[in-house]
Amino acid sequence: MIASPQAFERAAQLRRELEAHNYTYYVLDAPTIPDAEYDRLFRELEALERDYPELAASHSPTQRVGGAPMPELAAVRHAVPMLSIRTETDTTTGGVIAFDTRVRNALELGPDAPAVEYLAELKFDGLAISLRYENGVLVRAATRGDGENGEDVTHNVRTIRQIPLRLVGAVPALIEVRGEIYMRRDAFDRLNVRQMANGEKVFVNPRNAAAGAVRQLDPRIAAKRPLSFFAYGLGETGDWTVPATQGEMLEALVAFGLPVCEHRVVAKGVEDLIAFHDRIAGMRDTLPYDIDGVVYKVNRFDLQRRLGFVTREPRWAVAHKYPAQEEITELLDIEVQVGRTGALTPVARLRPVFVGGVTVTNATLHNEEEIQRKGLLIGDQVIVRRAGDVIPEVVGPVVERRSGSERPFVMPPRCPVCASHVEKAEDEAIARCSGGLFCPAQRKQALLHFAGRRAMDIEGLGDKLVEQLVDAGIVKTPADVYKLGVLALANLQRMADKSAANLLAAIEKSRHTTLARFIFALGIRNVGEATARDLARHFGSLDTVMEADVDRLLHVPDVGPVVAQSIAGFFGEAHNREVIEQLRAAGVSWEEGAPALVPSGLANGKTFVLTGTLPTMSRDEAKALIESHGGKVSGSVSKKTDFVVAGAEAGSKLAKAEELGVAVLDEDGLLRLLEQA
Ligand SMILES: NC(=O)c1ccc[n+]([C@@H]2O[C@H](COP(=O)([O-])OP(=O)(O)OC[C@H]3O[C@@H](n4cnc5c(N)ncnc54)[C@H](O)[C@@H]3O)[C@@H](O)[C@H]2O)c1
Ligand SMILES: [Zn+2]
Repeated sequence: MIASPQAFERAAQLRRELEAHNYTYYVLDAPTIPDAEYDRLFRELEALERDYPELAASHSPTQRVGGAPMPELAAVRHAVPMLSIRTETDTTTGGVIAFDTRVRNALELGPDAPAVEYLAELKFDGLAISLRYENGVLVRAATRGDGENGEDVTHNVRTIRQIPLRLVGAVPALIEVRGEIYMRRDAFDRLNVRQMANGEKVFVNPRNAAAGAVRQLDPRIAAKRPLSFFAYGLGETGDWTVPATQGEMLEALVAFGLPVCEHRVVAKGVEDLIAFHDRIAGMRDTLPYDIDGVVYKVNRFDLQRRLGFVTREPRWAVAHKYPAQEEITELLDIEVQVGRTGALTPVARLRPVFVGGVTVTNATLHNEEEIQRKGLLIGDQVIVRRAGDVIPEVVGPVVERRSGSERPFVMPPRCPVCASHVEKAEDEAIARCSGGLFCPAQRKQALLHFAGRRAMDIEGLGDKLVEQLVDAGIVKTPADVYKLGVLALANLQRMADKSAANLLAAIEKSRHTTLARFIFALGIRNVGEATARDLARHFGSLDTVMEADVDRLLHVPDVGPVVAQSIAGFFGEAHNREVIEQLRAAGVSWEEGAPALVPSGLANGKTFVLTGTLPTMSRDEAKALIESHGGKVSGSVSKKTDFVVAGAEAGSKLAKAEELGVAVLDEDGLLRLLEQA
């Protein structure tokens, strides 16, 4: 076939693109597209070059391994080149059969010849390294580079604890051990958390984090990135008598004190290989590190030598890959979900994509900052990663693929479920719906809280029942609880007559409560039992609490600006007031009192003198308490003293106070003044 101008054009374009990706991947350790996408482009170019041999070029990325070495690192020439491994594009059993057939044909084995023996290993997703040991001592570590010329990274590799600086046992005079440096997933997660906290670059995946660490110029930085290592091959071996097979060679490396992965088997023929592939597929998610497939190698070295190499790959090995753990797809939209506790979580809606063995259609984005940090826009092409058992993650956008029609995400000012105001504390990443009890998304959680022992104390209104009542649409607001009748309960499953009667009695009993319990039951954010009690005591009646603005709320002991804002915000919502009215109309009642006798702030600016021993508080505690209410504590009584607080064995100060007519309080009086009693 004669190549058309279009085929020439396409091949040239693919080469340009692949070169650019090789650079970001191999040199910068910061790829902008997932491997699966790169592999598709690579295969497209391979197919073009196969169909039109006149398109093939020795400078094509299909003919070479890896990328150019970094000029900042010293170059190392590999006497035995470091190659790639052919990936079977047919990832089903067909690929394995094709490989075995190629091997048998090349070795001229007839149909009756016994099965070829292979060593099946894992294909670790890290970066290849060559470790040179002279007389058992590590003298040099080099990256693969372009296969012929690597980079000297000895300074960094020495910081990897798993790599022995000295081999043990009957060590050869010279041996180059080849293997993979990788980063465990847990180490990767910890590293990214740290990077984020320090405002530094977050890594796309463990492979790039590992490659970046190994190719650092500064070994102190490399040392902070926890790396691991598995040996799987050999380079130069000098006069060492190399064992006869890959399997025995790995045993020898183990004896030298090198880490070799335990998941490896001798496999006889296709069936054994497939069994290995399937078994590893089943445990891939639970491995502590990423693998992108398994590797099959002809076990006998003499047969390997007979099979030899093609340009960039040995003929005696093949990689059988698993579904990619990173894929590219479109970020269709970012929606906001409201959780049971009111937390608003942005969720990525994705064009369905098969990644890590499952189809992913959405992924949590956690919070607004996370979206900004990743630089995501709605409409972006994004990289989605799902590795191990973990939930899928949107890693980041493919910026080069933007069309200009992408738009930023904005957190809605109102809850998408109930339209209440959205609140976000300054030091918190999470935005929340302020609707509490009245937000349908929070209904179940809120009802459970409402019925809780320390709130309205409705015995029997537990988890399962709330679930059923809300799901059946019988209870929407807490006021509906008071409309429940035998009939509605009888319709629910698993509700015996007796327990229905008990529940109704408990509901009836809860109608009479206290103001503090009622306020607590409302589930106002930041208002716990103690604050509810303070509010009840301070204001005396619900209406006064509801009318209080932030300034007045700040007068309540222990109520700070955040809490005051929550309370005012809550009662500011019309629907909240409405349900409170419904509850009152349903007969929920409590005794109301006048506001606390001594208005808050009475201690403010006043001068106190402490004398004698107080029954429960130490001097320091009393002082701190007074000061926290704006009062001053002075050492001696004068005309300027407002209060003397006297305990047991008070002496001259008490006498002086009486003489000057200064008010004298005991501990109880002080607490009442400060509204702590
Ligand atoms: N995303 C991008 O922009 C981009 C760019 C370039 C390359 N890539 C990716 O890089 C890969 C191509 O690189 P490659 O040519 O090195 O091929 P490869 O990484 O797929 O396979 C060869 C490598 O496998 C490793 N390996 C792991 N376990 C092994 C074992 N048990 N025995 C022997 N080797 C083992 C070795 O390091 C070896 O160098 C592809 O996955 C490609 O998608 C991605
Ligand atoms: Zn809401």
